[in-house]
Amino acid sequence: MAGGGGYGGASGKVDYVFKVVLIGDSAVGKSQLLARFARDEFSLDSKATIGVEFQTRTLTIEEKSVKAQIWDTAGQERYRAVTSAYYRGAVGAMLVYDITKRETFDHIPRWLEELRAHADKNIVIILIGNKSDLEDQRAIPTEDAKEFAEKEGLFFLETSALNATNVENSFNTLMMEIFNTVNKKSLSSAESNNPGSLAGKKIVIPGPGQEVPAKTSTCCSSA
Ligand SMILES: Nc1nc2c(ncn2[C@@H]2O[C@H](COP(=O)(O)OP(=O)(O)OP(=O)(O)O)[C@@H](O)[C@H]2O)c(=O)[nH]1
Repeated sequence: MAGGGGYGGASGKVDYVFKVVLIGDSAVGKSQLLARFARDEFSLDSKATIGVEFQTRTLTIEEKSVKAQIWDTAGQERYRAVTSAYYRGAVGAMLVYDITKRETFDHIPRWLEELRAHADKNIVIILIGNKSDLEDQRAIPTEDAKEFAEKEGLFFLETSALNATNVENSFNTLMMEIFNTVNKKSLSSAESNNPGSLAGKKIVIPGPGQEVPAKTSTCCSSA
C-alpha cells in the first residue's frame, strides 16, 4: 500500500522517483494542494506562483520507497516556465480546476491538449475538482466532471486543500497507478534503480468514505 513517509521526507534508499506536474488555471489551488500533500499545510492568502517550484514526499508502495517529486508552475501564462522543460520526464499529472469557477473547468480540454502534446504518451492523469469545501458556491456538478473524465480516460476526484478532503487519496491514486504502469514497463521516463517486475502484487482499494476514481482501475490506496 501507499503510506506516508513523513512530511519531512524519508531518509535512506529510494527505489523510484516519480515526477508529477500540476497544471490548471491560476488560483484553482495547485500550490495549496501541494502544500497540503508535502507539508500538511494550507494558506488562505497564497500568492500566485511565479516560475516553477517543486516539493517531494516519500511514500512506501509495495515495500518500495517511492519519492513523489511534485512540480508546480503558474496557471498564468506570463508567469509560466518553459512548457517542454516542465513536462520533460513527467510520469504523472494533476489537472486541476476549481468547482466554483466554471471557466476553470471549461479550460480543462486546453490543458489536456497541452499535456498530450508535450508529455509522455503513457503519462497517468488525474482530474481534480478542488475547493469541495465551498459546496454552496459549486458551479460544476460532480457528474459533469465524472463524465468528462470517463470520456477522456482520466481518474477523477474532488478535493479540498483547505480541509484536506481527498488530498492524500488523489496523490496516492496517482502514485499507485504510476507505480503499476512503470512496472508494466509502458512508462519509460520514470527513474528507477530497481525496475524488477512486481506483477501479481496486491493492490489496496480505497478506504471507507473515499470516492472511487472515474477510470476503472486496480488502483488505489490511502496513507
Ligand atoms: N476554500 C478553499 N480555498 C482554496 C483551496 N485551495 C486553494 N484555495 C485558495 O485559493 C487561492 C489560490 O490558491 P493557489 O494554491 O495559490 O492557486 P494556484 O492554482 O497555485 O494559482 P497560480 O499559482 O496562480 O497558478 C488561495 O487563496 C488559496 O488559499 C480549497 O481547497 N478551498
